[in-house]
Amino acid sequence: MLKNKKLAFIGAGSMAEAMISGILAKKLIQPQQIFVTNRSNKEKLLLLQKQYGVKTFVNDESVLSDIDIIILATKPKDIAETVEKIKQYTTKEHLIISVLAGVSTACISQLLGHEAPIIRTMPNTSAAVGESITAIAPGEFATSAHLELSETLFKAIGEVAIVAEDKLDAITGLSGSGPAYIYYLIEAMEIGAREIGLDDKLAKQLIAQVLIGAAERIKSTDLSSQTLYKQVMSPGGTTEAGFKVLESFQYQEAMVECIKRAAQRSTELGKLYSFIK
Ligand SMILES: NC(=O)C1=CN([C@@H]2O[C@H](COP(=O)(O)OP(=O)(O)OC[C@H]3O[C@@H](n4cnc5c(N)ncnc54)[C@H](O)[C@@H]3O)[C@@H](O)[C@H]2O)C=CC1
Ligand SMILES: O=C(O)[C@@H]1CCC=N1
Repeated sequence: MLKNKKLAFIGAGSMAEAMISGILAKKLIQPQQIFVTNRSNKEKLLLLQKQYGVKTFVNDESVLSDIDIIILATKPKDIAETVEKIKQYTTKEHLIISVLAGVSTACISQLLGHEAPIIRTMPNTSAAVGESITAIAPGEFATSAHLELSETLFKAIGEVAIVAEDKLDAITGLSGSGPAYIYYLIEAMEIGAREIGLDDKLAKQLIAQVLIGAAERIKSTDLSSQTLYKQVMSPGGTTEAGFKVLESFQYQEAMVECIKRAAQRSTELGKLYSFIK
């Protein structure tokens, strides 16, 4: 499906790189089918060129006329400037995929000024190891064929869930930002491990396997997460003693509020950078 397609990434940040490395690792397409541009960090383009063999372009958006799929991967605040620069080189024949938090397909359509199909998505940086979960939602002008093409692309970097666009802010707060919550937890576990006398290398191995095991477990059982943590907890044992400390710091409440605030921020970003009043 993607064999003869050309892809262009507008914005070469962490998300674009995670996607490029994931897509190429799966050998879904060849490096020379991928074009990348960036506004401020030209060294990053050289790095991507060297590391992945992709093609790069700077201040020459005319390259896009020959591209099939354009992936918008700039920050939400840059959406208007980005679309302004590319719109004259795009037509209804292009498939536009956005990974931007908050920004709606209606907003991008309005900025483009034509009826190109747009798919709004929310992947995460685990794309770099083929383990993203990407939610994808079709905009007004996208057909089932566009959705299928996007699904194929994102399946190369992990799992895909097709959703209605109005779910994307919530998904952004949960699984778009989610890896960061887990890395923060990992950092805390590393600090704790150090303080109880474990060396960093061993601690990393132990923590990684705890996370992999727990993730595999929740995927393969119908038991609730509460049942699973209670299975670990012996009365009067170590886990219970540790949990009491977590509860005293309102660990669970903090995470619930974190997810709600992140989702709300996605909605706020959409409003801040939308030109549809
Ligand atoms: N980082 C993450 O974990 C995730 C990010 N996203 C979304 O992906 C998008 C990019 O995020 P990051 O990669 O973290 O940001 P980033 O800041 O690392 O990369 C964005 C890049 O876009 C470039 N840029 C800005 N305007 C441009 C223009 N007009 N033309 C070409 N390049 C331009 C900037 O120079 C920058 O290098 C954001 O909209 C974010 O909401 C989505 C899912 C996860
Ligand atoms: O922090 C952000 O705004 C982006 C969206 C999801 C993950 N990173």
